[in-house]
Amino acid sequence: MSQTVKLILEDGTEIEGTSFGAFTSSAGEVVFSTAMTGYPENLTDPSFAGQILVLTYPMVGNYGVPGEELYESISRIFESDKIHIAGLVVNYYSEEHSHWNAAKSLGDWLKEYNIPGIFGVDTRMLTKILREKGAMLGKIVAEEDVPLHDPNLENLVAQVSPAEVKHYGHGQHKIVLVDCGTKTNIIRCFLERDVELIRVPWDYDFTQLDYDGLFLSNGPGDPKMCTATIQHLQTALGQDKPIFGICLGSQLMGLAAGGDTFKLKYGHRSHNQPVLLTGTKRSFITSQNHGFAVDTATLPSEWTMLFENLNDGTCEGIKHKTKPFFSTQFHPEAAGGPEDTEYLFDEFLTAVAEYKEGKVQAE
Ligand SMILES: NC(=O)CC[C@H](N)C(=O)O
Repeated sequence: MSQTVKLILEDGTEIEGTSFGAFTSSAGEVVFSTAMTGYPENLTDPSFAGQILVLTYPMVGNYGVPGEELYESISRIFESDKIHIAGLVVNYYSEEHSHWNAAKSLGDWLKEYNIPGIFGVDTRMLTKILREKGAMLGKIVAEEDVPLHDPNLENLVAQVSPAEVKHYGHGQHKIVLVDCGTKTNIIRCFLERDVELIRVPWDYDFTQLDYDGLFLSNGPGDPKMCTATIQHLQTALGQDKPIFGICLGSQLMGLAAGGDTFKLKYGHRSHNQPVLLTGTKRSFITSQNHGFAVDTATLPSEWTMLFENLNDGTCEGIKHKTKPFFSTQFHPEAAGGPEDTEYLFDEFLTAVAEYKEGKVQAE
């Protein structure tokens, strides 16, 4: 029996649709993604915490949801251990699904985490509203009304970051991964390489650890909420060990360096965002999911933009001009989307090897 629910935006827009997933009310920041695949990865990406996700691709759910597969306690399938979105808005929801590794329907999966979905929505009309007016607060209302709620006023990273230190792998390069809500595929990318990974909580004082390279993960919300991470990172920037940051990690590097970040009008959430490697004519199509960006103009002189977004000229990564510190605003680990920039993990580990070699020669 289908049940009617409403999507209500803070500008007063009301859109009626049909419930799937949990029949419950939920509020958050309404954002859109034009990605055509990858809802199992997107919904479990902690970066989406607090957000009601609108998918412009018309049919969603037709390949179901895979069953979990763990390898050495790490999921081979999902980007974390649960769904993080606050709600899902689609045009056509396919309860009927078919895929060799499908274990359940998207609706049943959402029900497991009490997450509401609404279908029958003209998501392209809705996306035009969000593009023209900007990402805005909204709510899915089932029976009981709920107040609008801005998740960016919370420290969402503290809510998704693990509580304890975890160790993975036995490679020659010891990498500290500051987990601000990391996607699991970042861990997989490191463990496919010659790395011993030390995964620490967002506010852990990693400066006390012995390591060869530092990695700052993706994560939800406003990067300025991560004051503890920024403080520890400022100490690390005073040293010479290589640092690599992705998405939120890039924003944290910009803030720790003394720059500023700002909120984009509606963000970049898709698998086809073009970026230019600055100083070259080389461009890449990238996977992106961010609502904030580093304001390149505020970076100190020893830093520069490494990648530029070819759609709107915003910062897609930064680097230090003399020290081995660099970042990407986009996602080289993909999951989902194009994997063309995964080579940046190798560039980071090359910098780590060179740093260690230099240290040996200096001794
Ligand atoms: N995927 C991410 O790390 C997102 C970073 C940050 N929360 C933003 O929206 O810009």
